[in-house]
Amino acid sequence: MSISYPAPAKLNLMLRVIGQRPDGYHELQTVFQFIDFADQLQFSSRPPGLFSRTGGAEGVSEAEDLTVRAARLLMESAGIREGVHIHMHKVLPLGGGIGGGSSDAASTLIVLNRLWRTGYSREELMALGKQLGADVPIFIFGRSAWAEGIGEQLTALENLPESHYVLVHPGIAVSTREIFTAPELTRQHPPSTIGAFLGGAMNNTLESTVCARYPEVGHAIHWLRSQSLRDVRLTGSGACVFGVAEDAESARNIASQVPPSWRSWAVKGLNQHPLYDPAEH
Ligand SMILES: C[C@@](CO)(OP(=O)(O)O)[C@H](O)COP(=O)(O)OP(=O)(O)OC[C@H]1O[C@@H](n2ccc(N)nc2=O)[C@H](O)[C@@H]1O
Ligand SMILES: Nc1ncnc2c1ncn2[C@@H]1O[C@H](COP(=O)(O)OP(=O)(O)O)[C@@H](O)[C@H]1O
Repeated sequence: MSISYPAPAKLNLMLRVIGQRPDGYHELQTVFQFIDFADQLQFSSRPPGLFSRTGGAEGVSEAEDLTVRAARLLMESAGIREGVHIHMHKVLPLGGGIGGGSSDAASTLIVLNRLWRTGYSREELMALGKQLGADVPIFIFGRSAWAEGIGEQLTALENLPESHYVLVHPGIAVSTREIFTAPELTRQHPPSTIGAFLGGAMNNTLESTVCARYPEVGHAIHWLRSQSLRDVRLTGSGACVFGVAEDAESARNIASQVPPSWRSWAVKGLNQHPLYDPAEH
């Protein structure tokens, strides 16, 4: 039986679009926190150059799977001869704004860097991960963080409350690309600060565009607000929304009552990624 390694989801506790770069990518300010809701990955050795995957997400082929792409990228960039089979127990919904694909890629890089003794530092691994997606570096960084740039300039936030959340997936997938290319999206919000976030400025400026294009997301936000939850908002570019519950029991109760076409989970915030090792640099 090989070891299972977690690839946890993230929430964006706030998100603000403050500009757009010449290459089209948007400059953001966001706060990332991990949650105790995770895909599980197992790795077994294969002859050099052989990469395979079982158990992945529906509709994602082996070749395009971010785990397989991450493993290939690590092998090619390190100039080593390795192969690997990845078995994935996929539970995180696709296109949910909780970073499942990015987290799978990050856990693959972290674990194979150890198993293959590639010797990359955390920063080198983050730079490699960025080639696979804007959200990959935070999972390698491994701690709750304030993020700027396209989400890769990270400042650790040590003491965020590890709240109990109700997370709802309203049964539809939102394309990140579609939201960022929407003509009506406001792209020039004035920059905010860590202090303003800690003082309660927690909104997500993608929310109005997402709700206008995907009314079901707005319905989920209204439904969560009608329960005894605080700070209900969208994570990332959606489609998932979440709110803060009083305690674990209240989160479980509310999560068990969502309308049948939605999926829901009672989850808890984590300020440290389960694969984070402070001894690694
Ligand atoms: C919005 C965020 C916030 O955490 O999360 P998700 O909703 O995806 O989870 C991320 O920045 C998403 O990161 P990620 O999902 O890795 O995005 P990518 O694959 O790099 O980009 C998908 C597409 O979104 C657009 N994009 C993405 C990030 C960004 N800062 N500006 C952009 O304009 C680009 O059009 C790009 O082609
Ligand atoms: N292992 C993977 N898990 C999820 N999605 C993946 C994976 N590999 C590639 N993808 C692609 O990445 C897209 C974004 O996935 P995901 O990270 O789950 O969403 P989001 O960025 O909205 O949180 C998916 O729609 C899928 O096409």
